[in-house]
Amino acid sequence: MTEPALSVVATGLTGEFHALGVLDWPDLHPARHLGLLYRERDERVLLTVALAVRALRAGSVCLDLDRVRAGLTGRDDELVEVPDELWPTLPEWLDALAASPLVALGPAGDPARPLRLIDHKLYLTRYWQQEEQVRVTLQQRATSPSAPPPRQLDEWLAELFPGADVDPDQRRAVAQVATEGVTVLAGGPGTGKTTTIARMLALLVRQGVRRIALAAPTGKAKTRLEEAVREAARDLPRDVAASVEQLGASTLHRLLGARPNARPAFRHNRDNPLPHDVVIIDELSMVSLTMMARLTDALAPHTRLVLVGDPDQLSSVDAGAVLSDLTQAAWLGTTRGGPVVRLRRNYRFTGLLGDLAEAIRAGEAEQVLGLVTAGQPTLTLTPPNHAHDALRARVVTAGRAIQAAAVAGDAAQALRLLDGHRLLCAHRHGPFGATTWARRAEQWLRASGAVIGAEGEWYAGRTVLVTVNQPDWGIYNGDTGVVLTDTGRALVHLGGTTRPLSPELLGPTQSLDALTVHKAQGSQFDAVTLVLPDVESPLLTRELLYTAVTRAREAVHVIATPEALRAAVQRTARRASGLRDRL
Ligand SMILES: Nc1ncnc2c1ncn2[C@@H]1O[C@H](COP(=O)(O)OP(=O)(O)OP(=O)(O)O)[C@@H](O)[C@H]1O
Repeated sequence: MTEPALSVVATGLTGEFHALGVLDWPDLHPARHLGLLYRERDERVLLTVALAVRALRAGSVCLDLDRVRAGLTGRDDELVEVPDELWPTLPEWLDALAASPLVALGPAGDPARPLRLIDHKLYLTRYWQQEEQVRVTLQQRATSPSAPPPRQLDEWLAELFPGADVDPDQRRAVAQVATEGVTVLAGGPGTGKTTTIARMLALLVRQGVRRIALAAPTGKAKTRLEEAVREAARDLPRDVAASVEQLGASTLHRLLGARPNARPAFRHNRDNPLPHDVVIIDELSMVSLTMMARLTDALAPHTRLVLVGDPDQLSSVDAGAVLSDLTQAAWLGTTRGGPVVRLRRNYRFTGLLGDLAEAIRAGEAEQVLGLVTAGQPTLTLTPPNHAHDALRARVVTAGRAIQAAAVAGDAAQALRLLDGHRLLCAHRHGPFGATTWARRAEQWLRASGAVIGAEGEWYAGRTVLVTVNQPDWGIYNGDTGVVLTDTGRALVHLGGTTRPLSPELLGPTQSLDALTVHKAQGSQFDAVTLVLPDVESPLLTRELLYTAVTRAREAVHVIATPEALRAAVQRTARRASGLRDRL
């Protein structure tokens, strides 16, 4: 493919990085544009702009000049060695940036300039402002004096945490919500985050707080939160349980009043803050810095904020690693030890799966390998060259059971079976990618005698993943379902909704035959098979492995070489940001 108009840009230093595959056109365009606008010709500055844009596309909020050389990858995600002579030395680089009309220096630098250098980190100004918005809001809340505790606090806590075996961290988190402007509740799956949210809600009801918002970043996570809170409410004292059960959740976009194609893009902002007394956000690991900035911008000074999630999971698709940053920050200036409460005890996984998740989290590669090669049927490791034999039977059994239930017109059973087994991949494309494995799974099913319709056909048993939000229909990106044809026409039954829908309403969908780990975030399955890429792949990280493994309730099957599995445990996906260091 020729890109004539752009060949002009790819000269000099940026051209060299482009030739190596490190910089792509979406990185070079803004660099060239800003260079022309500000009459900046210094190649080192233009390179920095392009690298900063590239860093953003990879999830980092800024470009960390101290670490920029490590782990650079090319267009096919392969590691690229950039020759030393192409890199400016750090002092020379900092001097060039300091002299550039594009760059504001330090927190007080000219806000009109498009880039900002903070220590050795280079930001696009917009992201610097977002990071500051989040930092200042959270720091103010964490350092302002606590509200006086309600007189009956101990009594209420004793009612919500009866018995001798009380989880002290859960109790502390609930108590904190009664008096603090911000609480961060962090814990892995099964550590009781939802249980704790339900108890927080009960305490707030006792306190007479009425305006409570419960939200999650995706439609799927919102539905799950609503269901989980309703279930956890059953264990609450009867008179508060009813109020807690009635609380609906919304997506974060809906809470903030997203208005497509309008200005401002969100109805709630500093000029029109949210009317709530308490705002609780679940699955915070999936929230990008930009959304977090919008949320903090829309908080009234009196609104208490509760942020909940698992900081060891993969971060948001867009730039930022907000929850991970919040849990690693020192929370300077706080006298009460900061707002973070970590839940450590696991109430759901007490067996091998719990051990595996913990070993991954702790970075214990040999222990992880030991667990998956100990001969347990629920934890296995299969080398890629034997993947077909191992996986085929699992895919065919699960797929045929779903189809049998769908053909028999049993939607409830088909939906239950949908979450029986999920094939997860790190990559979207290529030999280790979800699209490749989805095609393979479909071939296996067809060869087994399952009736798979032609491309685009809505046949009974076809599985569906919704990929766009349609709040008016109650349909959200990430919803899953299955097609039934027993009424004489194809209808899609989605989990969590009662009414089957015509396929045309769903917008673009994909099959559930294989998904990326990112797409499976926020869901759980009985068994997970995880296809890991080569040891070289930059997507092979501890966060990815942990997220995939913690999707499983009963069994995890990994398809990888021992070297790739070891590398995944040892490599952490650290995103550059300043939030962690400046809080
Ligand atoms: N303090 C506790 N004592 C006994 N059981 C508990 C306690 N806390 C939670 N549980 C139980 O542990 C299980 C997991 O709890 P919960 O769903 O709240 O965890 P979670 O962190 O929200 O998990 P996930 O992130 O997977 O949704 C539930 O069955 C819950 O009833």
